[in-house]
Amino acid sequence: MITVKDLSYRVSAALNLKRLSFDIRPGGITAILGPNGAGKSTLIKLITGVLQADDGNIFLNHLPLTYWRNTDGLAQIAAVLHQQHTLQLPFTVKEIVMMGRYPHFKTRETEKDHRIVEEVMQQLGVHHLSARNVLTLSGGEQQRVHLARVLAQVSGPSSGEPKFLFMDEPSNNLDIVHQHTLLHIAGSFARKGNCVLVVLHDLNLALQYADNILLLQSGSIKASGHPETILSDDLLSEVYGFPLSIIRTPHCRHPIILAGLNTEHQKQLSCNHFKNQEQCPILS
Ligand SMILES: Nc1ncnc2c1ncn2[C@@H]1O[C@H](COP(=O)(O)OP(=O)(O)OP(=O)(O)O)[C@@H](O)[C@H]1O
Repeated sequence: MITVKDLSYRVSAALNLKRLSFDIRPGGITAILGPNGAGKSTLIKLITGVLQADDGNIFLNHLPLTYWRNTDGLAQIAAVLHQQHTLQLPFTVKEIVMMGRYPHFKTRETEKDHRIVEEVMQQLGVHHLSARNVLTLSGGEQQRVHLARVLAQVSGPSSGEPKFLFMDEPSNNLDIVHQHTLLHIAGSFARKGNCVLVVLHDLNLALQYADNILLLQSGSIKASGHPETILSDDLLSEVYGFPLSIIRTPHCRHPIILAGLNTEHQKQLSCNHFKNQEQCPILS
């Protein structure tokens, strides 16, 4: 459980995060959405203790972040994937993924650590690269290695308390298959009773996988809740400053967001497969 109460942080003269309050319950994926510069990464950095708030409180599993800062325990239950990977040294893929296990052993990795590392490398499709120098990998392959590292960190038996996975634009550089694989893995992790907080730019991925949305605009929460309940054409178009339309088709369990076209035209496009357009549920 993550509880944020009246969180304030002055980023610059141009941007303040002002008295943000919200809860993130375990069991689902919460996606932070919003345009460039809205404050999404800043919010993740505040919740993970990289930045210190000017005011307000953050609680992880009902304990204040200041408590967690003074213990070694946080790294055993929380992992963070930042937007940029600062580690630019010629480690092998397996060595990088094993770094996720460092908080869990004292001097030497155990059989369990090796097993977890092997498992997550399989899940993220980087097992065949395990002996490769990470700096020789493509952008998407490197991203998958770092995703495997953070998953390795939060894998393993649970104490019963929720664990936390924070990811800032994890789908960067990933092809479409790996984007969906990643969010599928994140969803499974969340459904085991854990919290996943993820910054996403792809609104369609958010609609498909997020159980909860925090929509940020200029440092404020413009809307929060279940995506299908809170998102509308008008809200998205206003927040992003671009015409965006939410389209529902009978072929898809979740709505689809289309950008830049006239709304009526977009609806028409999605109904074209009906011989008799009056049958189209969108136009009716
Ligand atoms: N240390 C800093 N000094 C000055 N401005 C900053 C600093 N850190 C962030 N900013 C500014 O604050 C704003 C919010 O940054 P942040 O990285 O949180 O945005 P974001 O919503 O994650 O954006 P993006 O979608 O582009 O990743 C940006 O305009 C950024 O330039």
